[in-house]
Amino acid sequence: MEKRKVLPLPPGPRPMPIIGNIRGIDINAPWLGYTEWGKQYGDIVYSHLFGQHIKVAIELLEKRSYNYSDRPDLPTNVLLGFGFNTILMKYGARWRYQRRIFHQAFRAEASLNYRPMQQRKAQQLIRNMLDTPEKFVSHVRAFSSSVIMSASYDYDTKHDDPLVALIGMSLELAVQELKPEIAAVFIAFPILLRLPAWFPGMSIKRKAIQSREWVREWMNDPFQYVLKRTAEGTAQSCMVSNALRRIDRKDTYGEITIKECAATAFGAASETTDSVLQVFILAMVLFPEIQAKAHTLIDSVVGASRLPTFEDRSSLQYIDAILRETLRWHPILPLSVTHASVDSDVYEGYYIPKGAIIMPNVWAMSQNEQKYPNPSQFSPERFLNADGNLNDDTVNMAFGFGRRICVGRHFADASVWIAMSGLLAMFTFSKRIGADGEAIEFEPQWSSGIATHPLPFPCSITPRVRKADI
Ligand code: HEM
Repeated sequence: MEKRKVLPLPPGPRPMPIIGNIRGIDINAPWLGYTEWGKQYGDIVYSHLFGQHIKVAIELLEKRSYNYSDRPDLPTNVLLGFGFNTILMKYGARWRYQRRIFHQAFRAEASLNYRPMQQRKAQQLIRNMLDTPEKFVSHVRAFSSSVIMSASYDYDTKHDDPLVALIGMSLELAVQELKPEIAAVFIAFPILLRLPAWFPGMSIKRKAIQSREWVREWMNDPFQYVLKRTAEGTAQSCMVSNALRRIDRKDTYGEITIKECAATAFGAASETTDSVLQVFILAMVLFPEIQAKAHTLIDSVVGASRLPTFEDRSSLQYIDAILRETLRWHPILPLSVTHASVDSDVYEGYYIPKGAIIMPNVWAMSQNEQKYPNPSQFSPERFLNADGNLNDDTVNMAFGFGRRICVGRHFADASVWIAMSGLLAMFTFSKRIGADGEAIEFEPQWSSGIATHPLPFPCSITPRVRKADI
């Protein structure tokens, strides 16, 4: 409080009574409004939202990570049954334990073990695309789910897997309801949490009953599958079986924590991987000249008789540049995941209150014209040096910051790369031709929520003349 007496809060828009700055913000794409504030007030913008402090800054998240690795209170999180989730968990011992289990399974070195599986799943994706290209959205989704189900539980998902469908429904609901703006209403007016589910305007409570039921099911069923296989002696290496092997058999807290991590992993991995690949396909349709370059490169390095493998990666740097540009061009988590300050702090002469919510505006960072000229253009060349090798910009911001940085990023990077390179080797993605013989023009539309992906768009996927053995 003493610091607060002499130091100003960072600059920002003037709040209205009670509702704060919510009026300036489009709830479906809040990052756009925050980006405008950034242009007006500078790199750090302080705003008020229903009594919640929102700050925009990344330096704090990286350099003072010890103080900025908490998460905001999200009463809607527990309400919807997601209190177990590593991503939204408050900084502390429970989070640290979960993070360690994740780290053991998905650190850079451990992630190499999943490569044969990722390669197999990418081949399956390509076979599915060859059979029914018009169902490309569901094939990409199936790929993204199946890699993480294998890595977490050694569970081979089936076509239209009911478990995956259940998790998908549950996460879709959560993504819609876990917006910080909705949570802010409940924080400002906690009395709302006590209203019954039938009360007008309390649809979130009705959805929460369903959500908790779904979460219980998808948390337990695949975990029981691993326990059963362990008892039978048929369990293969995966995050759950390996972690179970490391704990005492009577350690029920350890067992619950492993279960929570595996359940988190699906939610964290499937939607993100899927969305990145959807953005990639959209970009290939809209920027055919980039795709043509990738085709030429793959043909010259890999030839037409096989698919790219991880061993080819260093010779296919342009594909990596496409991957980075996909993460930059349209970040799937435009406001990343919010952090919170553990304690009050002073930054560049500004006072930052304890518990301030830090919302890193990844959208603004990725569309920064100084760093990325003509940002709406999809240009992988931004990530290449004059000699054609990759530069140092790894677009790390897409995976978050400091101690909360995405713990699955090495695994994610490999899943996305092997899928992208295989799809480019085998297919041409283009605008669909209409009845008049002309390409159907369209303006990309995006889903709203904390994570965003392209809404369905007309697309034609044609196999290239290749004899790859898949
Ligand atoms: C392209 C795909 C992915 C993207 C873009 C992505 C992005 C992110 C971002 C932005 C965060 C928040 C970081 C922060 O708070 O600063 C995060 C957290 C997390 N991600 Fe990912 N992620 C991806 C894939 C994965 C995968 C495959 C896994 C699991 C294998 C995973 C597991 C996690 C977990 C557990 C957290 C929470 C970390 C914590 O709060 O300590 N993610 N991810």
